[in-house]
Amino acid sequence: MNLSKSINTFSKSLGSITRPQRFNTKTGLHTQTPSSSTAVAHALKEDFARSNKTKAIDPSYSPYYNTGTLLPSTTRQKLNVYGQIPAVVETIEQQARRAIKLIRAKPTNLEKYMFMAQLRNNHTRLFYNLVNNHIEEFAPIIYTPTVGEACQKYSDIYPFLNSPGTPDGLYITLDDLPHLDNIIEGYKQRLGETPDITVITDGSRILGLGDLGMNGMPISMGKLQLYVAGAGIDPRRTLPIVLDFGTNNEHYISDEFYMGVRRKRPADAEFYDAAEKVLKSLTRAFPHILVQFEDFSSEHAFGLLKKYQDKILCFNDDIQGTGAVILSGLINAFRKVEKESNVRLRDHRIVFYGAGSAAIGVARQIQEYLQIEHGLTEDEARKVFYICDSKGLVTTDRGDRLAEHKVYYARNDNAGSQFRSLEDIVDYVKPTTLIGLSSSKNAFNQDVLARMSQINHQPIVFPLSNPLTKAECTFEDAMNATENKVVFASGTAFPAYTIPGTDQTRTPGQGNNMYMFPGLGFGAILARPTSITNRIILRASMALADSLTEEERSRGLLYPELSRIRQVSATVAAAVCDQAVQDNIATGEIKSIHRDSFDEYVQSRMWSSEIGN
Ligand SMILES: NC(=O)C1=CN([C@@H]2O[C@H](COP(=O)(O)OP(=O)(O)OC[C@H]3O[C@@H](n4cnc5c(N)ncnc54)[C@H](OP(=O)(O)O)[C@@H]3O)[C@@H](O)[C@H]2O)C=CC1
Ligand SMILES: CC(=O)C(=O)O
Ligand SMILES: [Mg+2]
Repeated sequence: MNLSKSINTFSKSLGSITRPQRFNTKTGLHTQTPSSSTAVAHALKEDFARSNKTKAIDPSYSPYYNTGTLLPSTTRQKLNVYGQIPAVVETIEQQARRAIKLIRAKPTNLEKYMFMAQLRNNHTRLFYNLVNNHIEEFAPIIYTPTVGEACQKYSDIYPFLNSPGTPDGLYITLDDLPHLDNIIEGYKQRLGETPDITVITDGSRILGLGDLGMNGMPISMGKLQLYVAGAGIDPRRTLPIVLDFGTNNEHYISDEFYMGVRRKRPADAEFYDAAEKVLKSLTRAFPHILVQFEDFSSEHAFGLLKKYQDKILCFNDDIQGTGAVILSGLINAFRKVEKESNVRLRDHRIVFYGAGSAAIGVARQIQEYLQIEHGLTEDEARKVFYICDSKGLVTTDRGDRLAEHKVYYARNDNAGSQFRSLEDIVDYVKPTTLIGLSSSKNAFNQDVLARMSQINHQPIVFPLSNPLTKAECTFEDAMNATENKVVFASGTAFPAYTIPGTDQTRTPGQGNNMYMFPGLGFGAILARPTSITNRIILRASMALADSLTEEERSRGLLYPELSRIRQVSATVAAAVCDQAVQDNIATGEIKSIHRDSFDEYVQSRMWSSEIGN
């Protein structure tokens, strides 16, 4: 089929269209007036005109354009697919109802994940229609916890997920380094789009599951799917990348089905040199691309951020995204306990169980908030934190050589005493707040939780490790051990809990960076600041905290309802734009928009799964 000829003929035959659109503040979705056959045909014309620009996509094979039984008869003829699809013409609502019925009948979450992955590759618009309209049901499938299992088994399930029509993203090995420009150019040609954003992992610390090597790819894919669902980034402009540089996971190296490179991970010098080559090629091909570093082992997470944060448009999700999202939940938790239990902000003592990229990122973010927004001195703010790693409380005189990122928070006021167990640390510190970022299941046992409850009228407990199998405690355990007084958020969502013998139900918070990175990233794409500064991230965090409605606040929620994610991401993105403009570092289109219209502008730039976008 002569693609550009057929597109041109088709475009000409349909003339121009207008497409009434409305932003639904409840679901955060753009909705359209019901699609008649003509409206669908007209909207498809827009899509084809768009694909004409790229010349790379045959619409009859594209999962964006060939929407199967949605196609009106005239379009089927124009696409040369008439007679190859059942005669019925359906609406997307019908297709969605059928898909939901099939998905709900799947016996395991992994099977649901596989179904969704296939759907995304075959009918991308239906996939995002489902995810957006049922985000509470599907986020745990395409993201944590199920994505963790999908990563662990990625090499086993890979052949049954992907379709030749849709590239997954890029798998880059060390051997590919001399040919990177060609590889990236090949992808660009194939995709026919310029990516706005890439999520890059090397699979070395996937959630709390450790080194999964190339099998970490679904994390990059899942994060980008949430960028689309959560913030309306065009899925065709997203680029998942896994740096398949090797793995130290012996299980995979000896697994006959493992699809990654079977070698040990390179030493630091080779790693940084390879990462540099990848980033150079990427930014040469796509000068404005936003880079999100994801799930690198902590040394490399800090190393890459330090090296690139002022050089390219980038951020590290585990350090900065997590820092911002957890600060936001804590701002709401601190407000709650101040109001209900008279605990002043400067009187908080925070124990971190875990001292990796996430814990240090969160501590830094809270510290910045205390200093900038509440006038604490650096020393006063730093003293709020007690950091624990696998050897106990991190102190200056513990006798071991501390990793660079732990040194700043090492305590020197322990008078020579060392504290190994969490029980001892809680007794010593008497914390108001306990944060788990250690990937240690059940580390917050009944004893620890009960002590928190004795010390505090309202203990703040955030077991944030992912996936569920790594959470430091469950919501139910925390409620039971604290006489239901706990102020709680977890990394992976726990179900609501009904207090026995009552009709009172409490909904736990989900302190997961999924509330932050979509809005932060989208704002950065629109504002294109010269770098993503600490001020931008702090502003994004406070915008998320303030996005709670009065009704959500009255129910004791720390984070907004997930069903409002698009609305919330728009608020966060607008705050990012505003800060970048205020600080005079915005270089993107936002500069030409009036400040009062940032919110509206952000919403108008969101992609929706409706045909024509
Ligand atoms: N909710 C969210 O949005 C996010 C959650 N996370 C989750 O946080 C967890 C940690 O991530 P990250 O910081 O990047 O990982 P790292 O591997 O960088 O850090 C893990 C830390 O936990 C410590 N640790 C391990 N075992 C124990 C133990 N038994 N007792 C005390 N400390 C222990 C390690 O100690 P040592 O230094 O001695 O090895 C290390 O400091 C993961 O489960 C991840 O999924 C991460 C990002 C976002
Ligand atoms: C949520 C996330 O980024 C993590 O667990 O690593
Ligand atoms: Mg992560």
